[in-house]
Amino acid sequence: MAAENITEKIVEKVELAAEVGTKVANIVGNAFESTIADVDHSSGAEEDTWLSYILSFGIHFAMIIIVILLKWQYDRNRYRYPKGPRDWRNIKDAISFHRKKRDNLLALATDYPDSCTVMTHVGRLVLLNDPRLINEIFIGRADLVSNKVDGYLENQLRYKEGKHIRTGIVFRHQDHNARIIHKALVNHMDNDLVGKRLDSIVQDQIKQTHLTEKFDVRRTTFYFSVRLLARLTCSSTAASIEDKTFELFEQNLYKISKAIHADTFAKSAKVMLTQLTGLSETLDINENVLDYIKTWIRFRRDESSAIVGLSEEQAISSSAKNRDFLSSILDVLDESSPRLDEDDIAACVLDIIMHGSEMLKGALSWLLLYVAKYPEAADQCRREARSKGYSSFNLSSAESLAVTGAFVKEVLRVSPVVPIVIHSTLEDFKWRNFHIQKRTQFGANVVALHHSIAWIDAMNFDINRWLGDKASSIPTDAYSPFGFGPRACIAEKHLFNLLTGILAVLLYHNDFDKTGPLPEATEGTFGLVNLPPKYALKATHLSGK
Ligand code: HEM
Repeated sequence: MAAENITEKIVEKVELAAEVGTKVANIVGNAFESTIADVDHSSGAEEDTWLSYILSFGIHFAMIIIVILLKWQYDRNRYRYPKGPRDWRNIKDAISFHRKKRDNLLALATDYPDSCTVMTHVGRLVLLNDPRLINEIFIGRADLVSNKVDGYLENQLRYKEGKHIRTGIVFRHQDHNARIIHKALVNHMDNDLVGKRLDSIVQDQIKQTHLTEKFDVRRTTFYFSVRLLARLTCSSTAASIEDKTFELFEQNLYKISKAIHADTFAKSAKVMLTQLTGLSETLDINENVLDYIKTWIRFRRDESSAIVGLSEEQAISSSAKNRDFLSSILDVLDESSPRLDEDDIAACVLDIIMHGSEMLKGALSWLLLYVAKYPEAADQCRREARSKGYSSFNLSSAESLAVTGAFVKEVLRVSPVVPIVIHSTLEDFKWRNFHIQKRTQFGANVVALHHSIAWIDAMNFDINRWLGDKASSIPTDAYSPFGFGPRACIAEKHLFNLLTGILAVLLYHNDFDKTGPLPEATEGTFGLVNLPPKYALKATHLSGK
């Protein structure tokens, strides 16, 4: 209590100092302006005038610097963050935080078991290493700490405050529109896809994926995922999937995806430059991609108006056929406020396709890497799929594939696709002994949770920990591959079964072998998304028996 009073007093003093600083700056500035105005220009030499201007400019400049420093000092005293390597003294740690993120996330959790503050190239980050604190912030304070930090398309700065932000899964949850979209997407998954069209769409996509003698795993899983997500989001794309414009759309998404995952110094520097200038290399590509999506939306709207002219029966069957993520968004348009326009809808659609496909690609690339690294465990899964006759995808019966399910869970434990979930604060707020500034980033250290002491032999890849009696000792609060609280993944409930089913079908029909040395699980990009490095596998088609 006493300490708090002292701090309050210090804060008041510094506040006062900042105010005085500003006043002094104004008084001195005014005095100089009047001095210059008093000079008799007609009698003075020209150099005098120049000298006065330079002097005046210099003094104004110095005053601005003083005010900035005072403000800086004021903020430093006013806000309080958890301790951690966040000062200039720790600049080396700050730089290496991003480069060697996996090691650093684990080391920071050991050094600061609760939380710590780290400086990163995109600003200050309060890193939460304890599940209790993660829940406090991501669930308990989700009204204030919910702004998604997903600068991958780097153009959020350009959009108007209060509107749906147009790219990345970044819409603000406290924003009415973000809430209704989230709900509409979850309902659509539960009511229109699961147990209905989802099985045949996924199976169709698996069939269309040709696994050759030697295939690039990241590339193959990327195309599988983008096509699947495009069909789920806008069903009419199925007709255009072979066409040239769709090909260009996919290529553009591939370029953006590559830019997102570049994890170099140059990339970090570009991100900082973008924040200053608003210029970005992905912006034009993004513009093209959004234009393409807008043609789908217009097409869908034309279709809906055509339905008005149909008989009731025809209209019902036509609209049931078109149920997809796009229609679920169009259905809530009348509830939106401010009303979502065509650009907003296109951005939501892009969000779903890009995020869904990036995540699916990441998860499938890791799954296949572990299949090649742990052939015996993979064989167990294959035997299970074959003994249960799981030759084609079915979401609900994937539940019965216990061993394959355990394989999926263990891969996402040791190699979570989202290693650190980052949200930022919408307002200043007090939490525990800290006073946190608006726009501070909070990170839930998922990779540390998944390797915490709550797990037995956490560094070991062991699918058995999820099976039989051992399953009861799983620390469920230390496992979260799909996010936390109200902003968690909309597909969360179904993702384990989706991945289990896809893996089981792939293993049922194929044997996977390495074509050279396999990357280590600790390699790969480790930005917002954790992906294995580029690698290839050989697929051998197995007989149907
Ligand atoms: C293995 C696959 C996936 C993983 C690991 C994953 C992971 C996540 C995570 C961690 C979040 C929370 C992000 C944050 O709070 O900043 C999230 C949000 C989201 N996910 Fe996924 N996801 C996956 C697949 C999908 C798929 C297939 C879809 C679409 C069908 C999807 C749609 C969404 C949406 C719309 C959100 C934003 C929810 C909101 O902000 O209200 N995800 N996902």
